Amino acid sequence: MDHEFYMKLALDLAGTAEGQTSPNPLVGAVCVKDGQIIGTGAHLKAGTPHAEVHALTMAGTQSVGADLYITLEPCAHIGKTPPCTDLIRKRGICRVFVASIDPNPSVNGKGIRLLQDAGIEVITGLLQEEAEQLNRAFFHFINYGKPYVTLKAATTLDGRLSTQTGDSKWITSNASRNDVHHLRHIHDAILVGVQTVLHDNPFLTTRLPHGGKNPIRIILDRYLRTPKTANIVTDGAVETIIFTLDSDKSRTVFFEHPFVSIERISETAPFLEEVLNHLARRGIMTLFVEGGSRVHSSFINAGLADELYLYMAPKLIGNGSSLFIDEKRNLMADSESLRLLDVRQIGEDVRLHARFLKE
Ligand SMILES: Nc1c(/N=C/[C@H](O)[C@H](O)[C@H](O)COP(=O)(O)O)[nH]c(=O)[nH]c1=O
Repeated sequence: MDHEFYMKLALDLAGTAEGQTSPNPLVGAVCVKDGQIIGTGAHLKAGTPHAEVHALTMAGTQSVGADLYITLEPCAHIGKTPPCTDLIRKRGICRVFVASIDPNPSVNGKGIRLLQDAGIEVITGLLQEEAEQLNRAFFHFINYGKPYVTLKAATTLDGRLSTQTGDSKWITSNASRNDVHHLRHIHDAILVGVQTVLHDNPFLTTRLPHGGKNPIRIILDRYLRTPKTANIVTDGAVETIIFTLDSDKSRTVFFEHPFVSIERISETAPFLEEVLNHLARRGIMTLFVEGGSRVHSSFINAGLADELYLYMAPKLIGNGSSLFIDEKRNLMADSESLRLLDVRQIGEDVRLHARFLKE
């Protein structure tokens, strides 16, 4: 098999842990000797062994003189686990293929240099684009200090999130709504505006046939209107953080449940930026924004939206709330541009996955 085959396998292994490794990246490793795969591994959860450790443990003493394919540059610093560069050297690996360089300042090429200083041949850039796409959220988090933001909207063909009376049950099919729960499962946090809480009284939990991880719930609620009886307050399913302005100190609603906290943000600060900075400090690397339209519009207009999943049902409703609102854009040249990553039919609906193009 050729080198790309083994790196592709390492990338597929890395991807199996999607949503589990925050705030660490997704990493896969494959150890090969004389054309035989003698060890494989993926990093499964922060604080647990790295992919290289799994692969080299499986390889045992056969690792002497073998090749190692890793989707991300091996760590050189002592984090929660010992540096992988030491282990690779000790286990007698003679050649390492690295798909992407780690942007983490404490690594960033250092791991490669340590391997080369130990006389190990290092080939970089094999399937680099695929590896960087796989870890786009991690790279964004390290480079910008903010969670990677993915918007999700369910609309009719004419782009409506609800009818003019606010009805939205249901626009898309069960199959689409189930697909959304997979996206919830792989995200660290989920965010809606208080209007969605008031109107839909959502749970925002992950309800897949096999269960799934509940993302931390984030509510944007400038004037603290979240009812004490709301599902996201009373169900105790997962931690819920309500972001509000610090101006209205008179409104000190106390939510009995220990899982519910209120974070107050200065009225003079850019609200969304402050929310994202707070989440980043919590190690939240991926944020799933489920609307409504004002929330989507504020993320888009602030240049803080990175991707979009749009589920379009084959329905037309005429008037209703639009996915995106902005009175300032008068020309097509003013439009927000995206690049399509994937389009597929799910049940009766179409799901578009796109990335925002930022200048
Ligand atoms: N109205 C529709 C949606 N509506 C989504 C709502 O904004 C809100 O996120 C849900 O009501 C959350 O519900 P839960 O209690 O967590 O299940 N989302 C969809 O994918 N399709 C639709 O038709």
